[in-house]
Amino acid sequence: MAEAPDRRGAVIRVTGLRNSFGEQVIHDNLDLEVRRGEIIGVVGGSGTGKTVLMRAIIGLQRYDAGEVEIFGRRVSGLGELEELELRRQFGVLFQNGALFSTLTVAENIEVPMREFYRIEDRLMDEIAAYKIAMVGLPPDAGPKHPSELSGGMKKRAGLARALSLDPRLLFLDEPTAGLDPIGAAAFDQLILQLRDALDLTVFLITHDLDTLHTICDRVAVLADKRVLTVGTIEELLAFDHPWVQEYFHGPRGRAALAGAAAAGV
Ligand SMILES: Nc1ncnc2c1ncn2[C@@H]1O[C@H](COP(=O)(O)OP(=O)(O)OP(=O)(O)O)[C@@H](O)[C@H]1O
Repeated sequence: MAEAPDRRGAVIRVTGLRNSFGEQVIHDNLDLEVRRGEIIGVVGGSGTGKTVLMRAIIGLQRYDAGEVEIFGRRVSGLGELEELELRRQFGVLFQNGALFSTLTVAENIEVPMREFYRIEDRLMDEIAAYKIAMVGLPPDAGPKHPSELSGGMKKRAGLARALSLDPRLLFLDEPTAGLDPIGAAAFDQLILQLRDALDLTVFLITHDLDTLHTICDRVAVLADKRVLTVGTIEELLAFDHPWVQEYFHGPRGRAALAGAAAAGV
C-alpha cells in the first residue's frame, strides 16, 4: 500500500471517536494525533478507555462514530487486501503478553510470518533468532515455552513477536506492568533503542511514571471521555486539571520527576 502524504506528519489520526458498551459511553468526540517517530504515552485513570482506544485504532473494536487514519489511510471500509497490508505495518504487545502457551518462543514469533507470508521454515527460524537477539533474549530462549520464562522474558518475547514483520508502528499496552523496577527500566531503554534503531512510532499505554519521564516524547491524557490534553511532561506539569495535577504532582509523580532530573533526562 502506498503511503499517502500527510500534511502534518501524523502516523495516526483519530477524530471524533465515540465508543460505548450498551449505555456506558467510554469515548465521546475523542481526537488524537500521533506524530511520526515519537513515543507517545497514553495515561488516564483506570477505566478511562486506554485499551479500548488502542483496540479501536488497530481495528479490534468497532466504534460508533468518528474516524481513524493510519499512515494517512482511513481504516474503516478497507478491502481485505488493504486491511492485511495495513495490519502488516504495525505490531502489538498486549497487556499480558498474549503468547500462545503451547508454542515455543520462536514459534510464537513465527505466527505472524505464517499468517502473512509463505517463507521456508529455515528462513523463519533465522528471522526468529534475529528478533530474539534484538529484544535482548538469550539464543536458548527460542525453543522454550512461555511457562519456562520469567515475566520480563515473556514481555521481551511478546515484543519480539510484535516486531516479527518489521513494523513501522508499535502498540504497547502497559509493557512494564508487573516488572520489578530494574526490569522495567531495562525494558524502557529497550523500547527507546528499538525506536531509534528501527525508526518506529510507538503508542504506549502506561501507568508507569518513570516510563513517561524517561522515554515518552509526549503524553496524551484520557479523561472526561476524551483526550483531555497532549503535551510534554513539562507542559502537563503545568496543566490545570485535578487528575493531571494529582497524577504528576502526587508522591509517585514527584519521585519520578526527581529520578528523571537526577538521571539528566
Ligand atoms: N468488551 C467490553 N464489553 C463491555 N465493557 C467493556 C469492554 N471492554 C472494555 N469495557 C469497559 O470499557 C471501560 C474502559 O476499559 P479499558 O480496558 O479500555 O480501560 P483502561 O483505561 O485501559 O483501564 P486500566 O487502566 O484499568 O487497564 C471499562 O469500564 C471497561 O469495563
